[in-house]
Amino acid sequence: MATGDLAFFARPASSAVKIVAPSNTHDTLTSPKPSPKKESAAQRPCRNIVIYGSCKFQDKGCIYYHPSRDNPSPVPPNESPSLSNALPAQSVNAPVFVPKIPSASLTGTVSSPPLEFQVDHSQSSSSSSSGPSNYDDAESYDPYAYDLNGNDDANGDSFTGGSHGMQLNPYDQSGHGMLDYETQNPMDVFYGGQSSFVRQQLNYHLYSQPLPETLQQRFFVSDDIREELQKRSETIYTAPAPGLGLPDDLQGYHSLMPLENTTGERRKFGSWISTVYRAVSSKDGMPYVLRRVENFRLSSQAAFGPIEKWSRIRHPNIISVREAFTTRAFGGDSLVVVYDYHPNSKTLSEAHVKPKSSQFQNGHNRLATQDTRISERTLWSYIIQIASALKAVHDAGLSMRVIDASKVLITGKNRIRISSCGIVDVLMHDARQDITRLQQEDFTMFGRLVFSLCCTSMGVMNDLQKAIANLSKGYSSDVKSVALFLISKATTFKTIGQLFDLIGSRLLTEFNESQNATDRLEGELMSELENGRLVRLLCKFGFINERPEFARDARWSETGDRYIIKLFRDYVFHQVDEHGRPVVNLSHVLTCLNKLDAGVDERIMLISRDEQSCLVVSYKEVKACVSSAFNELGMGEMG
Ligand SMILES: Nc1ncnc2c1ncn2[C@@H]1O[C@H](COP(=O)(O)OP(=O)(O)OP(=O)(O)O)[C@@H](O)[C@H]1O
Repeated sequence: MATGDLAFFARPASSAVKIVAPSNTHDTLTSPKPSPKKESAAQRPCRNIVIYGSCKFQDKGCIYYHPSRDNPSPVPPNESPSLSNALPAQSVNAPVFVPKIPSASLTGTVSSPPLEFQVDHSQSSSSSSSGPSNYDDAESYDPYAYDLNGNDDANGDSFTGGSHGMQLNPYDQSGHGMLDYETQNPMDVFYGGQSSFVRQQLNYHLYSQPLPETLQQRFFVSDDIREELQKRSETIYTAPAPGLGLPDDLQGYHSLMPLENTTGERRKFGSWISTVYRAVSSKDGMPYVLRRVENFRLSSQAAFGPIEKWSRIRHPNIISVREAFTTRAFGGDSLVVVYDYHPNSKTLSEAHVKPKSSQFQNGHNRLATQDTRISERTLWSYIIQIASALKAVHDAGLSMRVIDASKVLITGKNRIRISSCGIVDVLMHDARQDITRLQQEDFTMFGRLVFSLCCTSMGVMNDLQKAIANLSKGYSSDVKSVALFLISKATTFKTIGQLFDLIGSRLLTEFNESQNATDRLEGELMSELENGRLVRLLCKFGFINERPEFARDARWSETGDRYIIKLFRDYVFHQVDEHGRPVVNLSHVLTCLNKLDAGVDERIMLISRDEQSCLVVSYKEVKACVSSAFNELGMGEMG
């Protein structure tokens, strides 16, 4: 055993264990009392306690280790080190358990808590997040209580690293207290390429306090958002049904799947028959929407001119146009225009205008019709979004040409996008119409759409007086003014600016709502950010734990630093309660992993599987063990 390397001392199995704080006068650690009954796992006391890492206190009755570079021999007087009771057999001989703790943490002062505790399995095996409760009392970690001047803080947080006023990084594995990007480990991809950047101590890495269980869902994105995103992802990867007879490859797009019914009555796009497919691009692997117009023969290549203009428009309320081509892959001549794909979107017509399917209510055979009426707030949001899209298009010298409930898609919560842009420009290229007149028609189509949405009927414009009466019943006079402005046959040309004058203060409400939505989403994103870190930690555990062999050593994963990792894994995942039932407590797992990731000084007691040995170890030390073992694997891979 190399002197100075070893961090463990254990009393012989028979000796009573006592751990006392220096200033404390009463011994509180009980010797294991002979019990006539067979003790349960949770009651049986450990025979050996090994303190791993640094402690300031010294007492004859203690088993301790005080690593110091000045005094490399950790052997206390009259104490014979023995690992045999604490560690697996192989580790006795091997120079193992070398704590690869950053030198900063070795030399920095650690204010140890009064080490006064009873070896009490019922406490350590409870679902409490941080080992023996006495520790909790004495050393409750306060992430905000650190000293910016680098002095030792009240919590004994050695991150501040002594008196240099230099902030140490909890992620530092290099020993000099700063992030060492040269020796970064291969999982820490986020730290790459910033070698000149010195990060200050990041106490906010300790984002997880021991939380009440009710808060545990804050670690995850909220249920409704997760459900929606998962559904979208599932939709993207649904495979097309076999036997549709669609082309295998269509000018670099494959896996075609129709997004609408292709049998029975064919859907029309104006006077053309069109079908919408989802397909995957061979270039970037992303899904796109292909709108195919059947029996269309291109008269001249110039008809694709507008498509180029459309493909330059990027607007949050317009479905982006990517490209257009003609093909004979479906049999006859077809025009195909490619758009961005927004999974699980619905047309306004599907969401608000078409009659909803009737439902049975409360198990009775009573039919109930769903109320499809749009709230005024939602209606204003739709009006503003369409107006905004219209402005971008008119400003680009184009006209929308189709503003219809069946061509405006709801792609997210209250979020609409206009689809099928540019296609009419290609289809009607030969007609050569005046753009100003076409832009005026956009206003009229927009007005009709507002009436259809207010009255939840497509044919509402057949009787304008009735439509106006219906609209007035359900909506404010401001909505009526906007709708009438849009459909009016003005003697002078209408402009999009006039429309925005009418919309006025509603814009501010929409703007505020949109910022609130961004804030909410950022909040959700924050919780996932934490999970990413935990996944990286779990991956490291996966690489290390139970590895059958490494460097021709079949016991690699069970010995040395890895033994601590194994016991830590047991501490996190395999605890049982006083009745021997598994503790399945996500809060405990998340808290432990977050503390490990932050590398806090808080100590926990790890108990060997035979329950004969305890190891007192800090999260910081476990973190060093994980990094060292993982780096070893990384080196092995390179070698
Ligand atoms: N860019 C897109 N991303 C995702 N889905 C889309 C996209 N464009 C269209 N869809 C979906 O394809 C389906 C068919 O679209 P289409 O525009 O033909 O609507 P429709 O209701 O069938 O209209 P029509 O009555 O004019 O045929 C709709 O359910 C629509 O949600």
